[in-house]
Amino acid sequence: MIEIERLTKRYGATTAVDQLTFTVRPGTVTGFLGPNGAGKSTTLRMILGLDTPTGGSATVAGVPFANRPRGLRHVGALLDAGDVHGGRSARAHLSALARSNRIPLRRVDEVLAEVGLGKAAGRRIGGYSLGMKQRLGIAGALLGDPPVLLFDEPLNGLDPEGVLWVRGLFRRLAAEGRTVFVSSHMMAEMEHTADRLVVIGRGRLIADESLAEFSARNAVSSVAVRGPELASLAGVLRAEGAEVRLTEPGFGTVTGMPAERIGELALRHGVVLHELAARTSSLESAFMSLTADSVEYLAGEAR
Ligand SMILES: Nc1ncnc2c1ncn2[C@@H]1O[C@H](COP(=O)(O)OP(=O)(O)OP(=O)(O)O)[C@@H](O)[C@H]1O
Repeated sequence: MIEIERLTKRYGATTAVDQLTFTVRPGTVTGFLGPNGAGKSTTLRMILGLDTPTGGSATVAGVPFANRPRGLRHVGALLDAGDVHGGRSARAHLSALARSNRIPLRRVDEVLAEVGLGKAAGRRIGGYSLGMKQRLGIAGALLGDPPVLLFDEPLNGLDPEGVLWVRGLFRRLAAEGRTVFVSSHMMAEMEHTADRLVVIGRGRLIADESLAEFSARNAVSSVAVRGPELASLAGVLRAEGAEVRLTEPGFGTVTGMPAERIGELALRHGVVLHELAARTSSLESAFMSLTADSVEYLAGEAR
């Protein structure tokens, strides 16, 4: 279990992480979401003892991670897949990690096979694609068979097959009772990867709940209607409590009433409809509007 308690990190005038409090539990995949610059990497670095908090605490199984000798047996992490010695082979890289953490060397070939790098194990990492480097980073995280795993943007650079593989791997690790904490700046990635979400913006907590709770609270349902007589239909629907927006001639959006009811009312009042389509806003757009205030750089806008 990872416990974050009023965790704060300031760099000069910038508050990268601001009084964050949340818990990451075992047995689930927890997504750590926020726009660029929200403070995700800084939080992960503090969990790993690579950055010192300005205030508050981050503990793993009740202990600050920095106090643990042979850390890879307790927490496995992929922070920056590019941060490896390009001149070494994957096998040499993992063997060095295994030796310094007193992990049996047979684990090296086990994890290389597990991430699909068995055949490339002897090649220089410098010649690896970004996706292969991600796989190697994941192998490093798995090396010590740890109960807690942290991944910073692990889906970057992976092809669709790689993304599916990572999702399956995370599910399996969680099903084995491990704590799996995965950062991303894209809801679309986490929607199919995580069971729970911790959402932050400008270093502050915005949401901490299951994916189902997040979508129930944030996904807005509406019905698109198209037809030549929408103005008269709008009056009928509004009288029944719906909200209607006529966006352009012949097009409208209705909220607060299901498509079935709209169809029935249109029939009863003899209104011709050319289209009636239920729509659920994507979780991505819910995430974007939730974090809009905390986006550091908005294209085309001076802030
Ligand atoms: N070493 C540092 N010195 C100064 N400012 C820093 C440092 N590290 C991070 N920051 C600032 O802290 C804030 C949070 O950065 P962080 O990298 O943790 O965000 P992030 O959510 O991981 O973003 P991204 O998705 O872009 O990696 C940003 O404003 C960043 O510029």
